[in-house]
Amino acid sequence: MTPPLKVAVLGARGRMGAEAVKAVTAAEDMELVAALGRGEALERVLEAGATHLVDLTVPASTEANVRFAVEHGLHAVVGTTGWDEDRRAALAALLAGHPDTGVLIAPNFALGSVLASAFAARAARYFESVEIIELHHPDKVDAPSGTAVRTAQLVSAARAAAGVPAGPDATEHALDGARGADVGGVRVHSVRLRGLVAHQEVLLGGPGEQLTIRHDSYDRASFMPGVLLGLRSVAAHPGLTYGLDGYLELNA
Ligand SMILES: NC(=O)c1ccc[n+]([C@@H]2O[C@H](COP(=O)([O-])OP(=O)(O)OC[C@H]3O[C@@H](n4cnc5c(N)ncnc54)[C@H](O)[C@@H]3O)[C@@H](O)[C@H]2O)c1
Ligand SMILES: O=C(O)C1=N[C@H](C(=O)O)CCC1
Repeated sequence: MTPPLKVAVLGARGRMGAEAVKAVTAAEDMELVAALGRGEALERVLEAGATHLVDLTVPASTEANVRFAVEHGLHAVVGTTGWDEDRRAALAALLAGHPDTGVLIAPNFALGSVLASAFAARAARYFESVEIIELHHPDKVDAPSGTAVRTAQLVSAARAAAGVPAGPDATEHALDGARGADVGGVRVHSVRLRGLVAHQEVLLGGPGEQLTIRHDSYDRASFMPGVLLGLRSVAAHPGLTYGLDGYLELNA
């Protein structure tokens, strides 16, 4: 029988981390060997014999945590936001010196969200205008969401590859922020509202029609199949994978 994956969860007392602790504990092919909160020494992960690390912390901590994992030969599955292009490039350079180690950075672990972003990218070349509205709980510390940034990047790349220009916009007078953030030429609008968990709409507009691609996470349980899939797959994918779509055959 294959021995269970030895998993450490960082951010274990947070909203996502607590859910991940439950999911890993319930998985028959995994053993939770460490569950660390803020201020607890990372060395405990090594003492516990972890082979896999899940990072669900905060943008300020995640880079150091993941670098520690890679430097000690642990595979890492990362859901924390804040992994911009510079951080990902630095991590990829570190991984080049650790060719057997895998890291997955997944802006969103919900399979429906990953599909929604992929569908939006496929549709984007056919519409004049594309804008994104992301809606989250008001305790979220970053905006726009990592998912919205990733979706905008996919949409932007698909439009560029198809030679589609940025959408028309005659705005000459606007209050700061009224048109949202510009992510690769795609406008992203962030809503923070009590009662929400994680939601996103991609609005695609053409003459006389609109296509809306919406995904809703009503519960953090929605993210757990993706976390477990990441843990089961990461060792077979050395180097850096950005987006859970890297482990899925979306074009099959
Ligand atoms: N990829 C996804 O599918 C997905 C889904 C939900 C949330 N997220 C992201 O995951 C992150 C966590 O979200 P959350 O809602 O659970 O936040 P949260 O604030 O509830 O939890 C973060 C926890 O990490 C702890 N922490 C901070 N630094 C730490 C460190 N160095 N070591 C260990 N613990 C540390 C904090 O004390 C806190 O308990 C955010 O960046 C969020 O955007 C990603
Ligand atoms: O609740 C959060 O925080 C979430 N963060 C991720 C993001 O920024 O996209 C994923 C969705 C939930």
